[in-house]
Amino acid sequence: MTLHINHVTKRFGSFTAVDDLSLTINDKQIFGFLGANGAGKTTTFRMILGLIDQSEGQIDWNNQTIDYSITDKIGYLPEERGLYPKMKVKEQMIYLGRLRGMNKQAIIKELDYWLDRFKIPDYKEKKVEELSKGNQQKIQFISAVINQPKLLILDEPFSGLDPVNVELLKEAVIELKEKGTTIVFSSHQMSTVEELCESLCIMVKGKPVVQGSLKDIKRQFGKKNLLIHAEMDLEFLKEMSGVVKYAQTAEGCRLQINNEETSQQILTEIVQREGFIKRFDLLEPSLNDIFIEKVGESYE
Ligand SMILES: Nc1ncnc2c1ncn2[C@@H]1O[C@H](COP(=O)(O)OP(=O)(O)OP(=O)(O)O)[C@@H](O)[C@H]1O
Repeated sequence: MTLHINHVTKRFGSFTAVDDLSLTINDKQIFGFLGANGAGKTTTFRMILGLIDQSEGQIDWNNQTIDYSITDKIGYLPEERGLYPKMKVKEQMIYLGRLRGMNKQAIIKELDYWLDRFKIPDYKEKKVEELSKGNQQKIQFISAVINQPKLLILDEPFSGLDPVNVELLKEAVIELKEKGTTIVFSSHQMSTVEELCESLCIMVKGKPVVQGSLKDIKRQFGKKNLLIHAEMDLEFLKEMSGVVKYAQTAEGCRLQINNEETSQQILTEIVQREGFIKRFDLLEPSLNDIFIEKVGESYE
């Protein structure tokens, strides 16, 4: 059940929100959709779901266009959350589940399971407006997965959640993937994307500027990070060739370097200066580094 996005463009009048986007999202994986504000993520989700039409190109899932005939296999957490504040959680879920062709018994079974998982079993009979923002978000998430979707689209699912709830939601997403759901989600939290996604795409002004597996993206980026804690003044590293960025942090001196050879040169230099090294870690670039460089370029 692969999701194919093939040369898709979306124009609103003369403005191009998504510009010739092509992506293949494989079965049973978690795919991260990243980009600055206004990059075109939500617009792409709406096109995938058939909520708006693309101006050009084609989108299909399992070789068919997504339309009302397969809503029972799709889950969607929209960016603009939309629960009925006056309705009780249980009534709301029955209503939304019925719209997806589920029977009442199956809805309640799923609801009980998820309320337990999210540690809010007592909220079934509460009105949505009585819940905190984070708990409302959990209910909204449950409404997206109540029908055990095969394809789940989550628009910024972690925004506004505290760290404990972020963990609960992450575990839920991993569990759904393990049970066979393909998950596409957008987020501005790079560390979460890094933890969850096998593959991702970074959008800039409607165009994908980076895409592929996280491993390949990091390898292709080339630059590495170096964390050094040494009993000596390391300021001289700022001027060394191959050092792209230099910062003093609580952990030590954090550098971005061009390649691994630079780390050898730095090590030799410190030893020659008779510095006492407590820590010398060569690290993969973080997704945050990659995002800042790729998206930052577009602001220049
Ligand atoms: N219905 C619309 N009419 C006109 N312009 C629109 C419409 N929907 C979106 N846009 C524009 O398209 C661009 C992409 O918007 P979109 O919501 O897809 O971005 P996004 O990547 O989801 O951003 P964010 O991270 O802020 O949620 C924006 O410039 C937005 O103003």
